[in-house]
Amino acid sequence: MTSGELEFEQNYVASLYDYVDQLRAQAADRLAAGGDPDVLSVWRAEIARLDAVEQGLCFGRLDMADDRRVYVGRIGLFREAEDRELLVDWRAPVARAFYTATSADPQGVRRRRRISTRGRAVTALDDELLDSDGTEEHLVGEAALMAAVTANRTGRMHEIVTTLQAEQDAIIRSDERGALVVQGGPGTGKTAVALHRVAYLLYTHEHLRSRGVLVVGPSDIFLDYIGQVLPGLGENRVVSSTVPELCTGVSITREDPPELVERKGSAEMAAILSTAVAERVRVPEESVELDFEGQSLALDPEACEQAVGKARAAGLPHNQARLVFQQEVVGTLADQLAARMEAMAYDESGNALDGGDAEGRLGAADVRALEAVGIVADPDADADEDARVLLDDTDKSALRAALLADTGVRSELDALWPELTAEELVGDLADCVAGDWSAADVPLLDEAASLLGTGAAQDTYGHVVIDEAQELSEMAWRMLMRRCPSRSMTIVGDLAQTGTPAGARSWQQVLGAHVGERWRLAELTVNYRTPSEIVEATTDLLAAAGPGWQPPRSVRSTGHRPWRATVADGTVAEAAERAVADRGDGKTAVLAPAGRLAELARRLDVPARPELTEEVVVLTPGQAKGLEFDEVVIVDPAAIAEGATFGLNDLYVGMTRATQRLGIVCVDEVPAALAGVRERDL
Ligand SMILES: Nc1ncnc2c1ncn2[C@@H]1O[C@H](COP(=O)(O)OP(=O)(O)OP(=O)(O)O)[C@@H](O)[C@H]1O
Repeated sequence: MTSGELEFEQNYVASLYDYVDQLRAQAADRLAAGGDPDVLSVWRAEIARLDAVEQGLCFGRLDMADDRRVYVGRIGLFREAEDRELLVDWRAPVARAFYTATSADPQGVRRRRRISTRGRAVTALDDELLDSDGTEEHLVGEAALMAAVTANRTGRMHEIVTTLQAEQDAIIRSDERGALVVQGGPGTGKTAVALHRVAYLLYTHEHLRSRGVLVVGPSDIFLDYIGQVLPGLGENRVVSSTVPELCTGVSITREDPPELVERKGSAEMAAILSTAVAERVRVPEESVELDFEGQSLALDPEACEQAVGKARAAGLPHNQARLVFQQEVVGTLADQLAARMEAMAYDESGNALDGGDAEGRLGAADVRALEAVGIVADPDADADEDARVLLDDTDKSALRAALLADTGVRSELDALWPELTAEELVGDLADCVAGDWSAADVPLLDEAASLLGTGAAQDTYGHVVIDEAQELSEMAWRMLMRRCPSRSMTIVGDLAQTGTPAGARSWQQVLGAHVGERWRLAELTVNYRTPSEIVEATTDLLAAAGPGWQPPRSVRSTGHRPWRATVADGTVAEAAERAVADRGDGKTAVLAPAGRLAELARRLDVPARPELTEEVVVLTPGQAKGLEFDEVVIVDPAAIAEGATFGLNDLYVGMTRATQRLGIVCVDEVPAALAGVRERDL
C-alpha cells in the first residue's frame, strides 16, 4: 500500500468527518432555536445518531468494474448541494457486496478495500482484488476478521459491522416476515448476527420504528454484555429485557427445584389456568332474589345462563367480559322494573288507574285511556306511527346505571362473576405462593393477566429477537408470542446448549404450537470464538450430550492446549487460585457449580455479584451463557455435568466460553467425557 493511497483515504475520511460535524452543528442550531417539543426531539435524536458513529465512521470502499467508487460506513451521507452520495450505509443494498462478493462471484466489484481507523486517523488499508479467477471458499477480509477475534476481550460485546461474513450477512438481510430460527454452535456469531439484523430491519422497514423491536436475553448480566452493540450501530430505540422483566411489578424471591420448573413451564399450565378462570363464573341453580330500592327483583338461572353465554361470546378477557355479563343482567333487571312502572298509571286527579291483570299488566281499557293521552302506544299499532312509551332508552340506561351502582346488586353480581387478579389466580395453584414468586411463576402470572385482562398492558412489538431461545419453556414462548402478534421474529439458539429442564429439545416442538410449520431455519457453521484446540477438547463431551451433535468448525488455532488437573475436594479453592494466578492476559472466568461460587469468590477476592469488566469473574456455566472470556477455568466439572437435567450441556457451554485458553480443575476424578484432555500438575 503506498503512502499516497493512505493519504488519499485520509483526506476522504477527513472530509466525511467534516461533513458530519457540519450536520451536527446544524442540528445543534435548530435545537438551540427551540420550538415544538416533537421537532426538538427529532434534532436531539439526530445529534445522538451522529455522535454514535464517531468511531469507524467509514470502514470500506468498493471499486466497481464500471469504475464507480462506493465508500461504505456506519451511516449514509448524502451531500444534497452536489447531489452526491459520500458514504453508503452498510445496510443499503449496494453495500451488500462488501460482505458477500468473492472472486468466484465478484458481483461487479473489482476491488474491496478495508479502511482501518483510530479516532479520525486512517491507520491501514487492506485490499482484495476480486477480478482474478478463484473458486476457493474463504473468509471475507480474513486479516481484519482474525484481528477482531483474537483481540483481548473487554467484558462487553462489540459490533462486527466491518467483518461480517457472507453466511451471517444472508441472515441479517433475510426477509423480515415470519419466524426465523438461527441455529448454530457456540461462538458462531448468533447473538452478534441477531443484533445486526435488528439494526438492518430498523433501517429497512419504516414501520418497525413505530411498532418497536424487543430483544429478549437470558439474564441482566447478558443484557449488560450486549448493551453497547446496538447503540454502536446508531440504534437507541430497542427495548431489551429478560423474560421475567417483561412482567412488570413481579419480583423473584424464590428458586424452584428442576421438576417444578419443568411442570410450571409446560403448556398444560395454560389449560389449567384457563379452566380455573372459567370455574370462577357461577350460574345459580335457583332464582336469586335481589333487593333494589325497596323492590324485590328476581334473577332466574336461565337469564343468568344467557348473560354468561353473551359475555363469553364477546371473546374478551375475564374481567372485561364481566362487564358484559353485568350489563346483560342489569338489562334483564331493568326490564323487570320498567315493566312494573309501565304497569302503573294515574288519572288526571292522581288516582291510580285501576287495571292491570294479575301479572301486573294494564287492562285493555287502561291502555286505551293512556293511548288517548299519548302515554302508551297501542302494542298492535304500526311501528312507524309516532309511538311513545313511558320509559325511553335514556331512562332505561339510567335505570341500569342505578342498578349497577347499588351495593346489594353489585355484591350479587360479583358473587356470580367475580373480578380476579393474576396474583390470586396463580397463587391458588398448587406449588405457587402469592407474593413469593419464582422465575417459573412469571409466565403463569403473565398468562393469567392475559386471560383476565389485568395488569400493565402487555406491550406488543413489530419484531422480537429471542436470544438463547433454547432455554425458554412452553409457557415463556406463549408469553413472548403475545408480545409479537405479527410473528416477525428472530429466534437464536443452540439445542446443544439447552440448560433448563423446561427448555427446548427441538425447534418444531416449541414453535409448532404458534406458527405450525411456517418457520425457517438458518444455520451458522463457523466458530469465531473458540480456537480449534478447545473445540477438539469438547468433541467427546458433545457426543455424550447428544448423539450426532457436531461442534462447529473453528477458524483459528492458538497453540494453547486445554489442560486438566485433578485435586482433592478440600483443596479445590486453593487449586482454582493457583490456576487463576497462572493466567494469561485478559479476562478470566472461573465457572463452577452454584454451591462452590461463594467459597471461590472469597478465595479469589472477587465481588459476589459478577462484574464482567473485572479481570476475574466467578460464575455458574448457566450464568455465563452467551458470554465470552479470554480464559476459562472450569471447577468441578463432574458436579456441573451431574448436577442438572442438562448438565453435560452446561459443561459444554462452560468450555466454549474461552477465546484463548481453557483449564479444568477436576475434583477427585475425571469425568469420562474429559478423558482426552491433557492432564497437568497444578
Ligand atoms: N464476522 C465476525 N467478525 C468478527 N467477530 C465475530 C464475527 N462473528 C462472530 N464474531 C465474534 O465471535 C464471538 C462470538 O459471537 P456470538 O457471541 O454472537 O456467538 P454465539 O453464536 O451467540 O455464541 P453462543 O451460542 O456461545 O452464545 C463474539 O466475540 C463475536 O464478536
